[in-house]
Amino acid sequence: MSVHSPRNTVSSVLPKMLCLSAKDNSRVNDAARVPMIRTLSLKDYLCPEARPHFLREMRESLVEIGTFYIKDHGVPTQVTEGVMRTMRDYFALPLAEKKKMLIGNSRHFRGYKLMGEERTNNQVDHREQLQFGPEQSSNEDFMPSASPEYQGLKGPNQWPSTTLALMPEFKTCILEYMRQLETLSQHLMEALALSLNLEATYFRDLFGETPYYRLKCAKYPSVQNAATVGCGAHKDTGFLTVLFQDMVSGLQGEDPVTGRWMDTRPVPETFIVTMGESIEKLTGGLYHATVHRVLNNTSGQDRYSIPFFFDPTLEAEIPYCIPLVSHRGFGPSLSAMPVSDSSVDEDLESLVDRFDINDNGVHNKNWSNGKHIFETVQRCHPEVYSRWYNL
Ligand SMILES: O=C(O)CCC(=O)C(=O)O
Ligand SMILES: [Fe+2]
Repeated sequence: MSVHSPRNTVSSVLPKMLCLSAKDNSRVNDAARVPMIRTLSLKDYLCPEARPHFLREMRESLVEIGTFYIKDHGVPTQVTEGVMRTMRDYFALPLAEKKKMLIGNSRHFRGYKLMGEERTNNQVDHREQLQFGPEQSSNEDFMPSASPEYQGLKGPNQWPSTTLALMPEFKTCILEYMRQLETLSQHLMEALALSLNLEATYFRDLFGETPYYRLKCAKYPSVQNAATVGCGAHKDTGFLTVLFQDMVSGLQGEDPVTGRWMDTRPVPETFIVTMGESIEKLTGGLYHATVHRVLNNTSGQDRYSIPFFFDPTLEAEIPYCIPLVSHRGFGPSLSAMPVSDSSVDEDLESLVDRFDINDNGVHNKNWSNGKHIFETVQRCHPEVYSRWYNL
C-alpha cells in the first residue's frame, strides 16, 4: 500500500476529475438512474465547429459507462456488409474445412475455434469464432524461452488454399476490414487524448506508431434454452474495442454505478466502442472499462458479431496514471476537465491501491502491453499455449 500525507484529505487535494473515478466496488441502488448509451458521430469529430461537442459527449459517456455508439464512422457499407457476408459464408463451411484453420495450428493465436472451446469468467462460451491479427511475416528466430513470449504474437494469419478456393474474397475482405478499423481506431485514440485535454498525438507519442490489434468474428447460434450465456461477463483487457454486430440482440453492458445490465441493442450502420482495462488503468478509473456479456438468444436467428481489439504496439509500456501524474504537476494539466454531476469522491489512497501506483502516479509494476495481451490470449486459448510455448 502506498503512503501519502495524512493532511491531504481527498476532496481538498484532488482536482475534480480525479474524484470521478470508479465506483465499481460500491453499487448504488438508484432506481431512477437509467444511463443511456449515447451515439456519437465521427463527422462531428472531424468538423472543427462540432468537435468540442463530440469530445464532451465522448468524455461523459466514458466517465459514466465506458461505451458509446459511433456513426458516420467512414467505414464504407460495402466493407461492413462484405465482412458480415464473408463471416456467415465461412461459418457455413463444412466442419472439416473449418478445421484446416484451427487456432491451435498457429503460434500467433490466429484461426478457427470450435463451439464450446472457450471459457470466459469460468463459464463455457456458446460461440464459434475466427481470429485474425496484423498480417506480418513470422519471426523464424523466435524462441519462447529466449524472447518475451508476446513476440510470438507477430506473424501471418492462416489462409488455407482450399478455403480461398471456396471463398476467393475471404482474405482481401478480412484484410480490408482490419485496415479500415485501424484507421477508425486511430481517430478514436486521438479523440480520447483530446477528451482528456491532452494533445491529439499524446498516445502516439507515448506508444509509437504501430498498433497491435486482434479481430474476432463470432457466431452465436440461436438456442432452445437460454440458460447458458453466449459469452460470460468480462471487461476487455486492452485499450479500445470497436464492435460491429448484426441485428440480433444479445450484447449487454453493465452500468458501473448500479450494476444493472443494459441492452447494447443493434443500431444499423454503427459500431459499439468500449473501453478496455488498459484505458481504465491509464486514466486511474476515470474512464470505465465496461463489463459486458452476450446472452444467448432463442429467436431462431443466429447472432454474428465482430469485435476489433485495438492496442498500441506490443512493446508499449503504460508508465503512469495520467490524472495522478497531472495532479502532481509532472504531466499535462487536466484541471479544465468538467465533471458529471453523478461523481462521487474517491479516496486517493484507494485509487493508488486499486491501480497499484505510487504517490507520484507511477505504476509500481510496469504494465507491459505485450505481456498483458499475451496473458489474455493465453488464458482464452490454452491449447495454443501448450502446443507452442509451454515446451
Ligand atoms: O460478440 C460480442 O458481441 C461480444 C464479444 C466480446 O465481448 C468479446 O469477445 O470480448
Ligand atoms: Fe468483450
